[in-house]
Amino acid sequence: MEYSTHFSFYLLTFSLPLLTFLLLRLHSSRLRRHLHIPPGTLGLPFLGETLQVMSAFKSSNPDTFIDDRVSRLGSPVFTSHVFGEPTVFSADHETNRFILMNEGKLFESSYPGSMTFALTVKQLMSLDSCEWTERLRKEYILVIEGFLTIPSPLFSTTYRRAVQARGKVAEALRMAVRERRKRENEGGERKKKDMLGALLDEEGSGDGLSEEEIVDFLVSILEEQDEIRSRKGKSEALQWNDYKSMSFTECVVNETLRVANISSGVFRRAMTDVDVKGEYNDHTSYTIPKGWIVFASSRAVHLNHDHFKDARTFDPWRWQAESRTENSINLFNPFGGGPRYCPGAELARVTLSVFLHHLVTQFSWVPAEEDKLVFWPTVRMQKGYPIIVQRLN
Ligand code: HEM
Repeated sequence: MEYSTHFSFYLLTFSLPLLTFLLLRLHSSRLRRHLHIPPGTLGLPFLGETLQVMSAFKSSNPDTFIDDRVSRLGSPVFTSHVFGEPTVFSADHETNRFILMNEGKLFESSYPGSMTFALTVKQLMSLDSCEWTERLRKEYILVIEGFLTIPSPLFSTTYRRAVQARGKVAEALRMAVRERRKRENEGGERKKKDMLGALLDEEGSGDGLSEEEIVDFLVSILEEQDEIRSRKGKSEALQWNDYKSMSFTECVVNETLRVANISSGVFRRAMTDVDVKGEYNDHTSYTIPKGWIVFASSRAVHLNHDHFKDARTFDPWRWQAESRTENSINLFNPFGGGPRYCPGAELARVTLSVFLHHLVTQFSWVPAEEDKLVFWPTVRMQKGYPIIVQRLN
C-alpha cells in the first residue's frame, strides 16, 4: 500500500511536469505550423527560460537575454517561456507601438504579480565644500553676470570677462577630472560612484566620453542651473518658465531615461490571436496566440545601435536641438504610449529637473557607502544610494 502511494507520488511528481512540457511543446509546434508564432524556444519544462532571464537581469548587463536571442534567431520578435507563461518578447519599435496602440482591443495589461516599480534618480556629482569650490563659485558669479548682459564680445567687458571666466571654470574642472582620474588609477583613492565616477569609469555608462566631454557636461549643467538661481535670488521658488528654460537639464533627463529607465518595457496579454509584422520562414507576419504574454521592450529599442548612435554610451548632447532627429524622438518612449501612457510623465520630468537644480546649486554630497545599480526585479540602486549631504555656503 505504502509502496503504491510512493509510486503514485513519484509518478505524479516526475511525469506530470514532463507531460505538461511535452504537451506544451506539441502545442507550440502545432501553433508554429498553423499560426507561425515568432521563432524561439519554450525552454525547460515549467521553468522555461526563467533562469536565463533572471540571471541576465541579476548581472550588470541585463541586455544579454534579449540581445543574444535577437542575434541568434535573426528576429527582433521572439518566443520564450518565463514565469510560467509562454511570452513573446519584442525589441522592435513598430511592434511595440502596435501593442501599445491596441490596448483594450487586441491586448490587455498583464503584469507578473510581484513586480513593482521604484523611482530612482541619477546622481550628478559630488563636490566637497572647500577652497577650490569657493574659488569656482566666484568664477561662476562672473559667468552668470556676463550671460545676463547682451552677448557681444566686442562691446561688453562683462561678457568678455564671463567668457574668460567660463574658460577658467572649464580649466578648473578639467584639472579636477585629471586629478581624480590619476588618484583613482594609482589606486590611492577608492572609486567614487557619483556621476563624475560614472563618467570616468570606462566600464560604466561613461564609456567613451573624452575629458573635454566630461568637462563640457559638468560646466553645462552647473552653468544652466546657477544661471537660473542667480536670476531668482537665493530662496525664490522655481516657476514653470524656469523649468522650461532648463534645456540642457532636459537633455540629461532624456538621456537618463534612455539608458537607465526604471521601466524596461510593458507587459500585455493577447486577447485574441494577433498578427504582427515579422519575416520568418517565408511568412511576412507572426501570430501571437490568444492568452500569451507579450513584453514590449522599450529598453531594447533605446539601446539599439541602429536607432541611436553609440547607443550604449551616456551622451546627453544627442538630445540638443541641433543633434536630435525626428526619428530618435519617435523611437523614444520611456513613459509608454497609447491609452495607458504614463499620466505622471511630466510630473516625473519636473521632479527630476527641480531635484537636479537644488542639488547642484545648493548642495555637495558624497556617497555614504558603496552601492551598485541593479536591474532585478526593477532598475534601482541596490541600497537606495545613501549619501551624505552638505549645504554649500
Ligand atoms: C521616471 C518616472 C516614471 C516612468 C519612467 C514611468 C513610466 C511609466 C510607463 C512606461 C507606464 C506605462 C505602463 C503600461 O503601459 O503598462 C506608466 C504608467 C503609469 N504611470 Fe508612470 N512613470 C513614471 C512616473 C510616474 C509618476 C510620478 C506617476 C504618478 C504620480 C506615474 C503614474 C502612472 C500611472 C497611474 C500609470 C498607469 C496608467 C494606466 O495604466 O492607464 N508614473 N508609467
